[in-house]
Amino acid sequence: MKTINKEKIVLASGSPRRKALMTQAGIAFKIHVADIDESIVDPGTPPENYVCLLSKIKARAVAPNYPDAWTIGADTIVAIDNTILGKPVGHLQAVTMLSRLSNREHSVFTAFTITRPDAHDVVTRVINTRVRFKKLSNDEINWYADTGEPYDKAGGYGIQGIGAFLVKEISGSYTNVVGLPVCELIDALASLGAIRFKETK
Ligand SMILES: Cc1cn([C@H]2C[C@H](O)[C@@H](COP(=O)(O)OP(=O)(O)OP(=O)(O)O)O2)c(=O)[nH]c1=O
Repeated sequence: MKTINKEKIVLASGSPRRKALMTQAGIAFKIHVADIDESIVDPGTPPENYVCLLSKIKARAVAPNYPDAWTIGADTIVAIDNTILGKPVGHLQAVTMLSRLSNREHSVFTAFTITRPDAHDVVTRVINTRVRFKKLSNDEINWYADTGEPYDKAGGYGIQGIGAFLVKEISGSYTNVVGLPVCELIDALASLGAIRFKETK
């Protein structure tokens, strides 16, 4: 596959969705999962600051291992009524989250940080996508929670999977909901000189 790298890139993430989106975008990269405790950030932090902070922490945890590469860290959350919804633990939490999102609009915030060990946080960006759920019946909620899909996903759903049936409307970046805003990420990597669209001889 044709790639657009000019320099080495490391993805500090264990998310299979982020891996798939980066591959789809034609970026060559290595994965090094950031081994961090996400609970170090206060869940009462405003949602945009929360994701920015976690994306920085993930990128910073991995970058020192790769002096000659750009390291990308990212974080995704769902926010409704200024409350952060992370990944549900167990059926009851999944059902509670999905019930809260039913028939309403919420924000999905993804932040990414691109850094190198010889620089401070070079770029941090946060993107907000507005998503409206249809009105869900209890049967639909329970059935979906039982598919197992909600449990490793912010807000308890996956728009790219079975969870597509929950979403009535979306305004903004689709890939941002899945875990990485590809358009903005590519722009940021290009402006740092990490990728290029022109062949160099
Ligand atoms: C809302 C939504 C989230 N998600 C996923 C994207 C992220 O993988 C996950 C949010 O958890 P994150 O903590 O952002 O990421 P992660 O734990 O999966 O991976 P890492 O910290 O190693 O980078 O939710 C979907 O896949 N689809 C969706 O529709």
